[in-house]
Amino acid sequence: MDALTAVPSPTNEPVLDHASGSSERADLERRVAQLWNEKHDLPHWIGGRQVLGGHSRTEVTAPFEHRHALGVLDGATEAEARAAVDAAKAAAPMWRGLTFDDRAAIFLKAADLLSGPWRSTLNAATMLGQAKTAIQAEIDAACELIDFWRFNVHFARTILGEQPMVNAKGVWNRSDHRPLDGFVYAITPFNFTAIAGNLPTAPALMGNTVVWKPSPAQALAAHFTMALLEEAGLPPGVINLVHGDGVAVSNVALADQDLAGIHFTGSTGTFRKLWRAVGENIANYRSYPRLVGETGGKGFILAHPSASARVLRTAMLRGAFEYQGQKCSAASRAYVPRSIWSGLRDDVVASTEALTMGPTTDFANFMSAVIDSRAFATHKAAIDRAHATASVRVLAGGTYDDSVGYYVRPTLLEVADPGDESFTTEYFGPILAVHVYPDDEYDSVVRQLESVTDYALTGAVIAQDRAAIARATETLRFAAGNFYINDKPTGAVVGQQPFGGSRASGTNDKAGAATNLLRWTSPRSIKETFVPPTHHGYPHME
Ligand SMILES: NC(=O)c1ccc[n+]([C@@H]2O[C@H](COP(=O)([O-])OP(=O)(O)OC[C@H]3O[C@@H](n4cnc5c(N)ncnc54)[C@H](O)[C@@H]3O)[C@@H](O)[C@H]2O)c1
Ligand SMILES: N[C@@H](CCC=O)C(=O)O
Repeated sequence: MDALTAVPSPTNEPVLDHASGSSERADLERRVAQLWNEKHDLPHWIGGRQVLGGHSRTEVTAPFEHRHALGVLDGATEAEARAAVDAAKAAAPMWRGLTFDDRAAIFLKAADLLSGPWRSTLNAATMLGQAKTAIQAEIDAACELIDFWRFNVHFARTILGEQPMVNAKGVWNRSDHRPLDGFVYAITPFNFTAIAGNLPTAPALMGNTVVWKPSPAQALAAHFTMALLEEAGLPPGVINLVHGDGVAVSNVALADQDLAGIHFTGSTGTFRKLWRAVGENIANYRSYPRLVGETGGKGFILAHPSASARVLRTAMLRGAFEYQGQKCSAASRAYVPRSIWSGLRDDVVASTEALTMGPTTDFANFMSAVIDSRAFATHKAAIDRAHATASVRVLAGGTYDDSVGYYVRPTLLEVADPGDESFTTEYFGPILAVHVYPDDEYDSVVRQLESVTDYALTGAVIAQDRAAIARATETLRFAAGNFYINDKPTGAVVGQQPFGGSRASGTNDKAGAATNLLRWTSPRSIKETFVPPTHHGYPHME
């Protein structure tokens, strides 16, 4: 158990703008050029050793130039998965035996390393491996991950300080915030280096050891995240990274009796598969595994006739097309009153067509390629369907080209039927469906959009009329875990807008908040009686 020291008060890491001529721009350009010309081996990290199994070597390529290899990863077999699980179990007594301060210091140091000497490396790896522009990499790989590490320490200390309010006379009650009784399996998505870094480290901060399976498409930045954590002093075996598609790792990890939790972010389909596998094996675990999963979304923008057209336009363009629409929070459906759309449509169409798209090595681009051939095929099919559907008009974009990179032009659809698949299906790409409604039907539009899709992650209302804002806020209470008023539905900041949704969008444990960290503890209540009774009878018996 830990002494109660104070931890540094967290503040959000300032976003560097990488303007031309700035020193951070020079650093980043240099690091981008270096990583572009290197080809890294991306080994597993098991028990502190970098392991190259050599079973199925897969090239990690730049999405905007898919013939250019940035690294080679080694897909884990069940042998590596077994070794990772065993290493996590072996390291557990040492790790939970450290004081909280010792664990916290490692992640605070990691945050400072990332804020300083490691910033350009993680940003550059994210720009090249995941095709993020400089600003999108900076808010993710640098700022959000630094914030996760600093704010988690603050929230964890608060949790550990939580003790029973009442001690009866002669009694001392204590809460021992134990880690879980087993290992945690962290499975992370391609789209955020910060999420990939947070999912294994949040349970580790609370004293758990972890098997981490990153997305193959995020493997380059994941590799440097492990190297950074090692430099920060993370002991061997606390986080064991295994690469690959995850099937072999799940075969081992989900079948192990000591699986104590899954920390997942990714698609709804994958999370449901994992949950099902845990359910089928439930009688074989020593404890009930904690299942935390943040999953898919179908973010909305709802405009009221009182909305500012300029605010709406910016929310649509940034919300839908930044990072190629590959944020779970992205705006992928918009509801716009006819009176506003008639004056705004040409501007939105022209602005969409003007968005610059190309390699992230060219800092002038607003967006780049989608992540891989599977994503490209999904968007191609959605665009082809839109072209072929009478009730859908393709207003902007609607083209794609994968000859060099997986490029999909930002696409704006005007859709007559608000129940169309473009309002219900997560494409996870740069496709925004717009439904134009008669101004006097605002309230029925709000009711329809509330439950048209299974997802409930993000949403925004754009309006000046306070009563309209209030009605949307109330009616859409369960339609979004992150709800924005007069802003885009993306860009949640740790410590400011804890992030997560419900329904098919996840367990809503809110990454980077105390609610998430609580899932990685299993409190023990200790009652100590100073002068215990020595007679078993009661006064009424005498
Ligand atoms: N709600 C949120 O906070 C949030 C944040 C980011 C992304 N997302 C969602 O993530 C999705 C995009 O990410 P993605 O394409 O990487 O998702 P995905 O579900 O395809 O993959 C997520 C991770 O699961 C792994 N995986 C797949 N099958 C597995 C198995 N059987 N065993 C172990 N691991 C397995 C993948 O390799 C990857 O590491 C979108 O649906 C997006 O909305 C949600
Ligand atoms: N937290 C990010 C979304 C993460 C999902 O991809 C945002 O708010 O835009």
